Amino acid sequence: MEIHGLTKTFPVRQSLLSRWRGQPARKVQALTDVHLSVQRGETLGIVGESGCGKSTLARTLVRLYDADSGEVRYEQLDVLGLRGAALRQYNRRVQMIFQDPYSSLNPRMTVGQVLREALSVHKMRPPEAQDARVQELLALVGLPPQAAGRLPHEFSGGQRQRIGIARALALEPECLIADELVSALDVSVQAQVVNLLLELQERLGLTVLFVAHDLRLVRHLSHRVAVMYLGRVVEVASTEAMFTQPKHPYTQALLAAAPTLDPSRRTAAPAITGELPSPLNVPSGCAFRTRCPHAFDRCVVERPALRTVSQEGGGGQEVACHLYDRASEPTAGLTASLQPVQVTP
Ligand SMILES: Nc1ncnc2c1ncn2[C@@H]1O[C@H](COP(=O)(O)OP(=O)(O)OP(=O)(O)O)[C@@H](O)[C@H]1O
Repeated sequence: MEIHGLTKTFPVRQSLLSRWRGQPARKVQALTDVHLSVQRGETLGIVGESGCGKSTLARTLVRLYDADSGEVRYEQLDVLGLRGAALRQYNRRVQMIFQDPYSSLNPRMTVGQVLREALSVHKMRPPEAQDARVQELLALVGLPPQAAGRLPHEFSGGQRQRIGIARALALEPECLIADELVSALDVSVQAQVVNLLLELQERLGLTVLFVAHDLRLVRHLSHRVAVMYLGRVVEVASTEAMFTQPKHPYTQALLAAAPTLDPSRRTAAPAITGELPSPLNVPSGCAFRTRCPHAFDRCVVERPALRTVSQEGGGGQEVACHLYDRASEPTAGLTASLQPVQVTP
């Protein structure tokens, strides 16, 4: 999947007074000029603080939201232009799994009925072959055969998440987009569901976009990681590079803020300070400049583009930061603070 210049805004409801005053409608800038590529069979983790646009990106990729502009290519398909049967076919190939599958499971349908319905609607199996496929799917996600006859409320959170995964797999997708898949579960159950996803990804050759704010899970599961800040991708790298040699000051701060019990793994980078700016009022230039310990004058006026700064690991390491642009000429007095901070994983 190739994503180019993806931008998405949400209109903010105006008060009667501001409409009467003729004030222009305001917009939440949820995604700004996002560039990203996902290779077939890889797991790409997407991380960032709450409100940075991770869910909006996931939902826009499966066309739950319409993008304002940009391009998404999946194989040969122009995803944003798909309509009707072509869109339904794409949604079968690229499936989203949500944090709370319970809300999307009909409480009066047994798990077997839920899975058979998925198989029927998309004509994945003839009726006589559906029971066998239901059993295959249950086995695939580690649920017992008897689960087919039970109702969703009879299962724990982790088991429901397995049902949600089974329902997605019923349609034989090529790509799964998992939005905060396990954040509502207990830590011990989180590990089980994440390990299941890892196993399925390897066994079925799935491409996975794993949206999460838990860096440990992302590190465990992903081949590459994209870091988002206020609707922009600020760094993309192999998991190894991201966690051992993070380049963007925001990534460094994000990793520094992640809790660790091991003193040898604590980082030298300053933890992130200050409030996340409102997406209604994104800072000019680099969106991170208001919290960045290295910001200089160019950061105020020019939005840094994502560029490759190192070829190591998979698709190389890309960073959107003027510190890594040779053409930048930072103010002399600040030069001393421009050495990227080394972070010990
Ligand atoms: N349907 C919507 N209508 C209006 N604004 C929205 C809508 N969905 C998201 N937003 C806004 O877009 C921005 C990005 O939100 P999004 O949910 O994508 O972030 P996120 O990184 O997934 O956050 P979280 O981890 O809390 O889910 C936020 O400012 C949010 O308030």
